[in-house]
Amino acid sequence: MRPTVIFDLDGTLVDSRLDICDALNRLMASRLQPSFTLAEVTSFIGDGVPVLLQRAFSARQLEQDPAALSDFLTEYEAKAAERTRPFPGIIPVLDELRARDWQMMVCTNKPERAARLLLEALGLCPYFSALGGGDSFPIRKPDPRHLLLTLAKTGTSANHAVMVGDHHNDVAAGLAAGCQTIFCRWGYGEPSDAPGVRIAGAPAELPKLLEDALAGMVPVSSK
Ligand SMILES: O=C(O)COP(=O)(O)O
Ligand SMILES: [Mg+2]
Repeated sequence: MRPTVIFDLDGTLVDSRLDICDALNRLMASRLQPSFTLAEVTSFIGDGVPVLLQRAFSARQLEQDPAALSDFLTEYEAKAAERTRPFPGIIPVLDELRARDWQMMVCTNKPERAARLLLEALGLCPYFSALGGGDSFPIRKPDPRHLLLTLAKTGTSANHAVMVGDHHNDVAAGLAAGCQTIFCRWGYGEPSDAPGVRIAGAPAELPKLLEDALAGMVPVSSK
């Protein structure tokens, strides 16, 4: 079985903060509410759009109206790749992993349609053999089944997979799923000190860390 890496999307592969911030502020403006700063919006990201909106509305001491989720997604999907770009150094890493025959997947708490639109707009789709979005299944990260169900799309088992993400939800899901797990320091999350987690300071460190993680797995031939 090919070694597999499951990437988180926001804060790991792409810096998406500006477009999320802009979409949220357009939604807030439509509700006659003042804008949030980029730092505030960044602190709302990580648990999917429904939770982002809960955090935003409760920060304004407002009840969330029933149209908020679909209005946000309309705003976001229209301009998801306006200012969002892969983090510097990510594309060379994806090219190197592809050349080394790693299978690559994305497991994100961003809703699947928005994630797919973004990956398409940035030309990233061809790298990935599966995508599990925040609304693809009844559960999402930190629930490990989000990773397991994404892996299952290609019949891959967790003991051939490494989870790479920037948020404690990624680390929790990776460890609970039985995957080798790498935390990325360039993203939006708080640093992880969970035992057994490898830490990447920059994308260029990923190929070596992934090879180390692979060496830490039970040999593929004996599984
Ligand atoms: O949509 C979010 O809140 C976070 O998305 P991510 O899982 O790709 O980081
Ligand atoms: Mg993330």
